[in-house]
Amino acid sequence: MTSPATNRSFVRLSGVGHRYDPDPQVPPAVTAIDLDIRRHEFVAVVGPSGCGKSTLLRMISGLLTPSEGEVSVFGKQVDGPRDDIGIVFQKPTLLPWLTVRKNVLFPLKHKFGRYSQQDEKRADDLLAMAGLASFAGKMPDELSGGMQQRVGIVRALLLNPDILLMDEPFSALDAMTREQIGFDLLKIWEDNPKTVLFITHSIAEAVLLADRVLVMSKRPGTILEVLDVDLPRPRTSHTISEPRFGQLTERLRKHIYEPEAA
Ligand SMILES: Nc1ncnc2c1ncn2[C@@H]1O[C@H](COP(=O)(O)OP(=O)(O)OP(=O)(O)O)[C@@H](O)[C@H]1O
Repeated sequence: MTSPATNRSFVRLSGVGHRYDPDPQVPPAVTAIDLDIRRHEFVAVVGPSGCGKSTLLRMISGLLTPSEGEVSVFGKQVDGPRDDIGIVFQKPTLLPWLTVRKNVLFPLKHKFGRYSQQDEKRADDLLAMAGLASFAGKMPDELSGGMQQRVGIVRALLLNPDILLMDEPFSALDAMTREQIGFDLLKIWEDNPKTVLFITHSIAEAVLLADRVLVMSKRPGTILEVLDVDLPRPRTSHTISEPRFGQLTERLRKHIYEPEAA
């Protein structure tokens, strides 16, 4: 039975776990995850490689069925891929033979076989919001890596999903582009509120972007710590030089590298 959703629990995970290998000698990838995510909350997930971050994201997306527990979105159990969830991966995988605008519209074309003038306008509005207005008619290989990733984010937003799941979306980018695109994402999120789950290997990125940061343990992955990020918004490049930013990243570092001492 799924408990009723409140504003505090837009996405709810109750006792969620997954094992890829049915052999009971092999530990599950993820186990005993209890989590409530509020509507329009920005939650980041950090943890060692292989701790099950992507597995967690795939269970929320409905692409993977948990082998224990239950995931629900707004009080309804997730039992398959949902239309109200947008996903952004590490690489945007744009179709090289389509313009930027057509790439953004591609999910609609794929799903319904067509799109309307209104959809084209929405694509152009979102591209403008992402600073890509003059690139709508260009081909993907005319764009930098950071621009291509922004196109991937715009494409995920086109169907106006309630939830945006992001799996290490900026890890292929250089440090400067990565910081800038983080601020671009925050601007898009502030103008267009979504519930965001954002996986990253960067502690600083997690603190800079999120309302809360989940720290996962090594396999079997479970939640070790939930850190509230009490930094004011809007976050800017000045946020990084605030003492509180340093305290929070330090605390997360301790949890990840010396979990016993934290
Ligand atoms: N399809 C699969 N079949 C079998 N095992 C898998 C499968 N996908 C992931 N695993 C295993 O489950 C564990 C968790 O993987 P997952 O990709 O979720 O971790 P992650 O924290 O996202 O890793 P990384 O930070 O390296 O991307 C790992 O031990 C991985 O080898």
